[in-house]
Amino acid sequence: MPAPRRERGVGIWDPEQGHIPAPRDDALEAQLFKSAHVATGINFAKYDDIPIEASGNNVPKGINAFSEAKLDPLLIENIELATYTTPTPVQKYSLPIVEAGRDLMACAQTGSGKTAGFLFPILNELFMKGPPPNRDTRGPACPVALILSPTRELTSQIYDEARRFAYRSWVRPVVVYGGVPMREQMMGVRRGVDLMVATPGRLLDFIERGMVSLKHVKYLILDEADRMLDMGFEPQIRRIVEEEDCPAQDKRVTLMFSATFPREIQYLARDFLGDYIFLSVGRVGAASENVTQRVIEVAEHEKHEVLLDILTVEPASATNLTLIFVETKKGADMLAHFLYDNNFPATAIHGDRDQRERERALHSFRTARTPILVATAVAARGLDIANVTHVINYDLPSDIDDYVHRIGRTGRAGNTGVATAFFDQAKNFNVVRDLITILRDANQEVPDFLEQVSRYSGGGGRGGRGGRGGRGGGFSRGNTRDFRKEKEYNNYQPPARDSWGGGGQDSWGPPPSSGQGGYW
Ligand SMILES: Nc1ncnc2c1ncn2[C@@H]1O[C@H](COP(=O)(O)OP(=O)(O)OP(=O)(O)O)[C@@H](O)[C@H]1O
Repeated sequence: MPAPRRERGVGIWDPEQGHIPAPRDDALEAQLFKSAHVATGINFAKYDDIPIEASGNNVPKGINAFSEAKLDPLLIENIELATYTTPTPVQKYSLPIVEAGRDLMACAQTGSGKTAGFLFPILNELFMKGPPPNRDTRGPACPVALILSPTRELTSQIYDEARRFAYRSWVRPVVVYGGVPMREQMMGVRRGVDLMVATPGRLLDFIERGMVSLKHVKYLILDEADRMLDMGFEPQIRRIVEEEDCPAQDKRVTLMFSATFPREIQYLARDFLGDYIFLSVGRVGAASENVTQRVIEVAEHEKHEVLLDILTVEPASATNLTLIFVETKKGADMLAHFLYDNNFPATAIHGDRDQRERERALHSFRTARTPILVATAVAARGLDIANVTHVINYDLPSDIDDYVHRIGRTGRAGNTGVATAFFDQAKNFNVVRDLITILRDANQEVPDFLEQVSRYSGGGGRGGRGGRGGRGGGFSRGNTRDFRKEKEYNNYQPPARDSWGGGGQDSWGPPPSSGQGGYW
């Protein structure tokens, strides 16, 4: 029997015996699973009422319980350690879809378990099938699974999840993202990579230095795919997928995940995915019903005062973290100082703070040392922080998808939350129609003043303006539909690359086409 790898919690794959898990390690287990985000169960059952559309050829049947999937015993143990008892809707389908070797485009609400939705099936396949037999342990690291994600924080969060569920297995997850020196990440990469979680720019750095090769990638996952396009990552993603040594589309399984899917992402899917299955859970781009949405009319000059009132009546605490979104980096710092001066412990996170400061701010918020976090849109997507019970849109975003992602930082995994939006007529009339649609779709109350603004503004919505910064229109909100069914699908010509930006920063830089340029 080969000597087990010495690294704690990492098992081995033996060509004859198969998977040999590492022994349990109490200290490591406590560290990996301590942050288990336990669903209260209040609204978890509600997920069962959400309409699911799975379209495409020969869609595999969804499962209802983890026990119905053919799961590796080690994965089952790790799922139990994470205290997950029931698969979320997206997991119910992603497991059998990946098992059948099919490509998938999945759109499911914020906080509904999309990360495990792709991690479970790929880890399961890897646990059961082992590494590619011809893999050379010398030379560049050759991941078998590659997960691309837009921001550093999201990337490291996915990595943490991967470490949890890969615990004791032969699969070694490694994370690389920009904004920090490469040295430490290089050491991790040199020790070998089976599953790589990366932001696109930093991954290309590693490929260019000859330290990573994609030739053995069997599973390619694009998380928050639409956001990656918004951030101008399309050229990098195309280079990674089409121009480096990544296996061709029919030699790999490709999965795309997001809570919102604008039209152009579905065209990108046409290039990257084979005969894929389109899975939508709930309405595409809709907000979670687990979040109670309140919209109040507040003019710019009243915002400070109203905010203090709200925080006094509904104070933030260790079990009630409050996340406040503002538009600009400067605004974030100013508001955090203002709150601090008024005895509300707050910190700020935005793209001008260096990576260490951002990590410190997030840590301070997560651990409730400062139970209020003021953030720009950088914190809008994917971040999964337990106990965020209130999201305040101090400044409303101009893109309604951003609103959906922002409020999705609460009401996660079947828990409930509240989202308060300050609606400033002078500035926000352009989102009024989309906002009303989002409220109605999630069965929320639509305040009278909003209806009135909508009647008088005569616009302010995707329908009226073509959506997403004029990039060719958003996905038809409210329809759970596979875009391949639309007539224009076959005739579509994507806009010229330049008009999509193409900056591709490995950071939280401005989304070139979001209309908020220079602010983040
Ligand atoms: N089957 C499950 N049972 C209980 N909790 C779960 C289950 N699946 C995921 N979770 C938990 O739900 C939370 C949200 O999951 P996740 O971050 O994957 O959501 P998401 O759909 O990716 O959200 P977003 O769109 O905001 O990125 C996490 O804390 C995760 O641990």
